[in-house]
Amino acid sequence: MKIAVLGAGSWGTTLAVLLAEKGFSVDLWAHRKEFALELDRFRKNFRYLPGVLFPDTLHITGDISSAVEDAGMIITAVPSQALRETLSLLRASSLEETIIVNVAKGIELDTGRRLSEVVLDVLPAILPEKVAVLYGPSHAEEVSERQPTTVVAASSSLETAKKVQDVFHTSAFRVYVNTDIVGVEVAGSVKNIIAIAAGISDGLGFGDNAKAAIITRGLAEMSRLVVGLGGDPMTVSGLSGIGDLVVTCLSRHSRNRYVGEQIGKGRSLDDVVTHMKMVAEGVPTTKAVVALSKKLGVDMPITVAVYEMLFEGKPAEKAILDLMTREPKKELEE
Ligand SMILES: NC(=O)C1=CN([C@@H]2O[C@H](COP(=O)(O)OP(=O)(O)OC[C@H]3O[C@@H](n4cnc5c(N)ncnc54)[C@H](O)[C@@H]3O)[C@@H](O)[C@H]2O)C=CC1
Ligand SMILES: O=C(CO)COP(=O)(O)O
Repeated sequence: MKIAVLGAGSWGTTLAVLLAEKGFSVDLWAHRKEFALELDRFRKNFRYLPGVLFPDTLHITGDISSAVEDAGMIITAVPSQALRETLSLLRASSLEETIIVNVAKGIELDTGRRLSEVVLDVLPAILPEKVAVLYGPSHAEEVSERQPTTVVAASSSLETAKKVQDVFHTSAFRVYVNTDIVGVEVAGSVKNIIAIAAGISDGLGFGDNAKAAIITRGLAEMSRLVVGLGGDPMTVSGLSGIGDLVVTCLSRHSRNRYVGEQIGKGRSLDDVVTHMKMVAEGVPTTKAVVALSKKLGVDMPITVAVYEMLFEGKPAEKAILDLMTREPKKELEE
């Protein structure tokens, strides 16, 4: 089977190499033509994944139509806010039999939609059962070194989720399946916001107690949003929930934790983001989730605090004090 990977950042490149090394014929599409030429010339992604050589079965292209032509599976690995624009370059009618697997994490800012909903919006000829996501604790830097990693393939169709599992599974990249695509997507998106909060705590010089509090109470607000959007609360105890939350809040590789750390040290969001070459999805997702939670009446105090620090200039010390001095609560909700 031919597979198209759309997006040649660190994650798209890592997955394209993994699949090509498994023997699939893979087309990796980069949205800038000059970048596609550079990748093909050096057979390496110097910008996003310098240590990894491309196998011969990996083809690089700057032409999205040729990338998806005859592909049995399309992996979308562009930043969440560029997904709609990227998919709109495709002709929906030729993709009815294709499985689309989104690996970007986030919620669309303008619509509040999950990314699998964006896929169905832009490509109405595709059935919901043909859409999947692949989420979980998986930093590209470690996956590309074949370090043990576990992820979850989620689709409303178990058959589709199992196909994605078959395609990606290796002895170092273990793929589980889940049919709760709502829960997996919401959990995998909210974890980036909580990771910014964890980074802020690091930047302020707080220790392990504060980090554990952010992870645990972050999980509580993640669960409330999952339930509010119709997902299964059990999903948050899985790889896309607690799994990805732990890795992103603790990892030195995490871009979201890094953004938070810099904010905690007193830098402005603009300054941090303009000096980063990689995407931090928690930033737009914070805006999208605050709007969603207000609409649904879901209480998400850490997320709101991150919003106030990122977009309203609230000093981090004041935000933490406000969180700590909220009215006392029961730990578990009815
Ligand atoms: N890097 C990682 O370890 C992981 C990343 N992800 C997710 O994968 C998605 C992609 O992330 P990375 O590969 O890390 O990004 P990256 O920051 O390494 O690279 C971003 C890529 O998106 C491209 N891009 C930027 N604007 C674009 C546009 N308007 N249209 C098309 N492409 C555009 C850039 O050229 C670049 O190739 C994100 O949603 C991220 O959360 C998920 C799991 C692991
Ligand atoms: O989703 C990820 C790991 O599972 C990547 O997280 P960062 O974008 O914060 O690096």
